[in-house]
Amino acid sequence: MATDAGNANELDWRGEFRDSAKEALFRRTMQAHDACQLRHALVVATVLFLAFSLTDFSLLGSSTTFLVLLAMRATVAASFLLLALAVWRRPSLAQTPMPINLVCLLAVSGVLLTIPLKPDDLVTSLASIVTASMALYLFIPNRLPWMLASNAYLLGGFLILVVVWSPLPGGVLANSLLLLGFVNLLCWLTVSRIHRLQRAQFASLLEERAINRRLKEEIEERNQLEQRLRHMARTDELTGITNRRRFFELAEQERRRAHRDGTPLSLCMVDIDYFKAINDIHGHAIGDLALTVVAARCQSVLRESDIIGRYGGEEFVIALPLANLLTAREIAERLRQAVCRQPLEVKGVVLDLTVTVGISRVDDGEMTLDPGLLRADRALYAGKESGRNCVVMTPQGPELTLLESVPTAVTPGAVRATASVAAPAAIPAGGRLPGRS
Ligand SMILES: Nc1nc2c(ncn2[C@@H]2O[C@H](COP(=O)(O)OP(=O)(O)OP(=O)(O)O)[C@@H](O)[C@H]2O)c(=O)[nH]1
Repeated sequence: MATDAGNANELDWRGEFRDSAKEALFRRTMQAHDACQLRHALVVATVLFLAFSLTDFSLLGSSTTFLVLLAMRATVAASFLLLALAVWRRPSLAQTPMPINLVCLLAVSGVLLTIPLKPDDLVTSLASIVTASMALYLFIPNRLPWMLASNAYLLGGFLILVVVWSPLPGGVLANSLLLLGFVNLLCWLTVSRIHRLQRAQFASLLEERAINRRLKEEIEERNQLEQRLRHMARTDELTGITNRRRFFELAEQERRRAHRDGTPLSLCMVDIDYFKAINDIHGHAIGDLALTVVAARCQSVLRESDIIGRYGGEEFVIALPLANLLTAREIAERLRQAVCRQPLEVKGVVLDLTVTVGISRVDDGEMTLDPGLLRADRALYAGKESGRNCVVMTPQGPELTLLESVPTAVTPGAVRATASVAAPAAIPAGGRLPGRS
């Protein structure tokens, strides 16, 4: 993969990014580093500049020339310290050309001043020029054009001052210029290489960050997708309640808990009455809506711990943990009433929705839900047979006696026990079909 870092065309002759926004970002990132480097360079330069006063004194004694040199060194050292202090307080100054280059100009002028003041000590002056040149390239964090400009001033100044104040034999002058030229070339190449390496590293860092960001987004997307898929795998798309598979997972857990703790678990099968007629007369869209409304109304009467699922078609199944048949009957009756209490009005159609509910209790010895579901289904069937819109249960176990005392009139809306249900009642001829326009 071709990386930005490996793209040499990204950098200009100064070793800076062609893209100004990227270069600005790089410089901002480097600001603290540059400020620290500049402060250290200025403190070291101050010490060096002042230290040379000792050699000046040993050469010149307390002469006027020494005092002039001392004043120059003190001024330059003071400007160094002032800039170091300013950069310490405002690190952004380390990347502001004006103060840095003014101080460089002053320092270079000071170094050049040593030539006319100590014309006999040309070796030291030459060494100072070389050191100053290297410092301008390597110690002061500056941009390449400014480095070249201050070095041009240093070289040009040296040449003029040597010619005027301390004429040298042609060969010595040529050697000195060659040495200075070589130092300049070497430092220029070194600085260019450092600039390029720093930016290549920065480009890699940016690229790595972008990859990490993309990776994070991808992980986030995958997590969301996984959550959506998990939700879809557990939920009935139309009604939003638990689907059949998930219902059985949860209800089976409850069955095991009930078995372990010896607590009751009841099951309800809920079936919408005359649902085929709703579909046939008003269309599937309204049928779907009726399904959704019935599911929501059923859910509204249940507790958090109850589990409702879509069993298939227009049939729902409910598991009621900790509910014996008596409690289940109360809940189912509440549910039946919640469904039929209010007609469903949609697009000018008024639908009377009713459900028939079959109830059973899971027996202690039953190791699956199937027998209980079968009994609830049978109870439901009996309810349908006996006129619909009712709650029917299969009495069993200790509740049998209690249930037998429940009134068993075969009228829609009543609660019945299958034990007492008469022969299946036929749907009244021209019977009450849901829906009136
Ligand atoms: N709109 C819609 N209809 C469905 C869906 N699933 C099943 N059905 C329909 O539900 C109807 C069930 O009809 P039946 O089983 O005959 O029962 P019914 O008309 O409700 O009669 P009873 O249950 O005896 O009162 C069928 O017409 C199915 O096509 C569904 O997701 N959406």
